This record gives sequence, C-alpha cells and structure tokens, in this order.
Amino acid sequence: MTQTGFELRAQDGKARTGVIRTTRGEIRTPAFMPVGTAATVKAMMPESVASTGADILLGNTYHLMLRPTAERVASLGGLHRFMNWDKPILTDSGGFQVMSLAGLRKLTERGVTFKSHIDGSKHEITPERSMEIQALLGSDIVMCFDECPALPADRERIAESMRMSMRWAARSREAFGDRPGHMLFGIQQGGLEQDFREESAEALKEIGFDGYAVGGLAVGEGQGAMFSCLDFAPDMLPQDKPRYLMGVGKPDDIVGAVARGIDMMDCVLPSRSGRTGQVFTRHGVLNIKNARHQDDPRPLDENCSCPACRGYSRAYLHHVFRSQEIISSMLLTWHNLQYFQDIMACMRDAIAAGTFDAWQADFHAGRAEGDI
Ligand SMILES: Nc1cc(N)c2c(=O)[nH][nH]c(=O)c2c1
Ligand SMILES: [Zn+2]
Repeated sequence: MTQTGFELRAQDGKARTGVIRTTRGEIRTPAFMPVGTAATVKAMMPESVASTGADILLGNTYHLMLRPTAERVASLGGLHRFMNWDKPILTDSGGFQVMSLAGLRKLTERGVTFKSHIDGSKHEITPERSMEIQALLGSDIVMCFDECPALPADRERIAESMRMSMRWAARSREAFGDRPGHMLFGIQQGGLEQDFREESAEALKEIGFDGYAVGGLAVGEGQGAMFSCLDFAPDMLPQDKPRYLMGVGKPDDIVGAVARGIDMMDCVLPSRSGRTGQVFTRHGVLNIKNARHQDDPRPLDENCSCPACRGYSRAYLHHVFRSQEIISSMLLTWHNLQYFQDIMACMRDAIAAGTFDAWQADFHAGRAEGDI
C-alpha cells in the first residue's frame, strides 16, 4: 500500500508547491479539482479531463447518495471504476449541498434530515453516515461532515455553527477509523472572525487530520472579504499538511488564494460556465454568444493547446453555441478546464523558481476588464 502524505517542495512568500501522495497517484500542488458531480465532469470524457493536467477530481456525496446510491456504486466496484477515472478522487461530505439543494431540511446535533430534490424521498445524513457513504464510494480523500453557515450571520450564530462542526469533525474522525491509503481532511469554520477561525483550527489540530480545508468562504462574502480572511486563516493550519479552499473560484480568486498559502481548490465555474458560453482566457473573459464573434477566424486563445483552440475559430464556436449544439459544451468546457490547469502549472513552476510575484503581476497585467 503506497504511503499517503504531503511533501512541501518549495515556498515563495506564502505561496507553496508540493506533492500529495495517494494510492492512486500523486497530486501536484497547487492543484485545481474539476467537479464531477454525478460521477461525470459534465460534457467531458475522463481521459479528456486527465489530458488537461488534472491530477484529481471531486465527487459530490449528496448527489451520489441519492442517485445511483453509494451502495450501488460500491456493488459496481466503487466510484473510480464506475466513472472510469483511475486517478485520485476527493469527495465532499454532503453537508454543504444538503443545505443548499435539498428540501425540508431539519438540522440537529445528530445531523440533517431532508427530502431529496430528485423525488422527495426522505433521507438523513450524519457524520457517521457521511463517512460510510464516502467509504462506499471509495474516494481517496474524504471530507469531514460539517455545517457552513450562510453569510451574513451574527457572531453568535457563527460560533454556534463552528462549534457544532468541530463536534461533527470529532465524530467524523471516530467513524472514519483506520483506513490505510485513505486520507481524512478536517474543515476549518468560523466565518470571517479571526478568533473563531483560531478556535476552529486548534480544535481540528487536537483531533488530527491528514489535511485541512478552509470552509465557510465563497458563500457570497465577496473577494475582498475572502482574501482578508485568507490573510490569516491558512496560517493557523499545520504547515506540513495540505490546505484546501473549498468552492473557489474565478482565476483571480485562485491566484490570490495560492498567494495566501492555499494548496488545493475546487469549483464548478470552468465546467458550468463552459455550458453557458463564458470563456476564460489569459487576456480575460469573453462570452462566445456575443454577435461580434460570428466572423472572427481566430482561436479563443492562441497560446492554448486544447482541441477548441487547435481546431476551431471563435466564429465556429459562436455558431455551435447559438445553435445549441452538444459540441459547444464539449469544446468550451474542455478549453476552460485546460486554462484553469495551465494557470496551476504556471504557478507551480513560478513558486519553484522563486518568481511567483513577477508571475502574479504578469497574470494581472494580461487581463482586460470585461469582454475581450
Ligand atoms: N464554499 C464552500 C463549498 C463547499 N463545498 C463546502 C463544503 O463542502 N463544506 N463546508 C464548507 O464550508 C464549504 C464551503
Ligand atoms: Zn483552449
């Protein structure tokens, strides 16, 4: 069994680069995780996701527990076999999506009962059930069951929620047990409050985890508030373990988070926006449905190696988007995922070379505001 672990290889200011070792391969950090919600990264074949440079993808416990169910995935060989992805998978705990997607939710100290958004069936998820589901799925990195308070929230609510999440983290750790070759990450909560973030970090370190996520952000607080929190929250977590910022984000969010010591991120943005015609490039964002692209023979990005940029014009991509052709989602998703992975690769190289500040300045200088 491969020894799992994290090797920090270089640091440039607070920015870090390293490798997370798992039984299914290494994850180069800083890493961006494409989201494979229902056992698929929408509009992408697994081998296409791998070709963009992704070393790991994220699976959603909430969706998979409802359909096709974790028990069925386990009976078919686990999530890797089921979705034909043999690299690492991180699964979230289901807690965040239950609170944002399910109906008739009832939250108690025990956990959350809810009605499925698919067929209205009743379900319960607790720290123990979340660990059981993630074990059935067979993910390499398991997330603690936690609660993420909606912002804005007053200090009393944030403290109460964070302290319950810390009790749930202890229950998650207990239920996870001893699973060689699998990693369990704790999730720091505490809103934007430095004292609560410290209390949460101390509680998690006391329990002990293989990695530590910064939760409770990317929930509408805005980039400025998120960065202000990231100016202190990651530093409270162990230096020698991976730090994972959940649900982030736009390219400039990602760069700013890496600059503040974050090692891993996930976000639906590149795949979801690919389906809506929003395209990320090194010169900024464009919307392919805009009529000004209909005669443009240029690729989306002359420096991109993806099939959309190697084989098609903006005019063609405008046409197939407006015609609602399936290839539109395929090509635009592929391009966006490739661009996000290219940013991660550039940052890893810049941190290793000690040139991250110069790279970051170049990144921001190259981006126009608005459509390009
Ligand atoms: N933005 C966020 C996205 C997420 N998937 C999560 C989560 O799964 N757990 N806890 C969190 O705080 C959280 C925040
Ligand atoms: Zn491209």
